[in-house]
Amino acid sequence: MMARTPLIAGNWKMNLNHLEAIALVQKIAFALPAKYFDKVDVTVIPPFTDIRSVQTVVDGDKLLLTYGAQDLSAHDSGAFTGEISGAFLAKLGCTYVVVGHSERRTMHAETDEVVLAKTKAALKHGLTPIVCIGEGLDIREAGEHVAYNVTQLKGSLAGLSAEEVGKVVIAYEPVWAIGTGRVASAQDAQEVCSAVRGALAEISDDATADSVRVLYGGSVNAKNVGDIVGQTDVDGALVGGASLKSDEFATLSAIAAGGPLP
Ligand SMILES: O=C(CO)COP(=O)(O)O
Repeated sequence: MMARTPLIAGNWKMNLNHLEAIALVQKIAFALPAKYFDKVDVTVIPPFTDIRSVQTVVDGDKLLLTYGAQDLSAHDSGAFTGEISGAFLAKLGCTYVVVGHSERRTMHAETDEVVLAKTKAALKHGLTPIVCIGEGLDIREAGEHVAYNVTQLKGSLAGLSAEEVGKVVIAYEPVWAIGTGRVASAQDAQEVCSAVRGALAEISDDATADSVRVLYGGSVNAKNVGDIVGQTDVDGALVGGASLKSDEFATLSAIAAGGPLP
């Protein structure tokens, strides 16, 4: 099996203005010295309006953490009021862009087709899409979560070449575990992440599937991250609430790196 560097991504959602963003990035960087970055990739995903400020701190202080955006347009430019092009994000030095987060699938009616178009736009502009999938509680209780996630994955990546599949990150985020404090068990995360890897092999090939990072997200914190990233097919976490606290985010990144604690 290929050694996959774990990725800890902090999705700030609609929290923190650009001044607060600068302060948080500086605190995370202070708590997480360079030695950790051989063993874990750490990224922050602030609101669009913070990205230029985050870029300035990361570049100015030569920080090893990266940053990204929470969404992008499927289009490159034009009459799309309120949308943000992947070209703009690339120009700002973004590494990642979250695509198809359940909050966008639910509140903005993003279908797998829309998520696929955004994934393609991200790849076109040299950004790494973090493609989110995840089932609601009704699907989980009906025992249909594995099939549901595989279908969502295949729909969100339909028609991509193996080379393109090799450039994405997948985040499995069960909707019932987001912001609820109700974390999926490490075994629950492994069950779906392993099915995701199997589905990736079907749509590309074994070597590609083996190289893609599959993250878990949903109420991840410093206490539960060790168990979760200890699973064979879980390669990191997409962290919401706990990513807004510098000490906790640094600690959980250090745990994903295999220690020591900062
Ligand atoms: O949605 C999430 C990250 O994208 C998870 O959020 P929480 O960690 O706050 O549950």
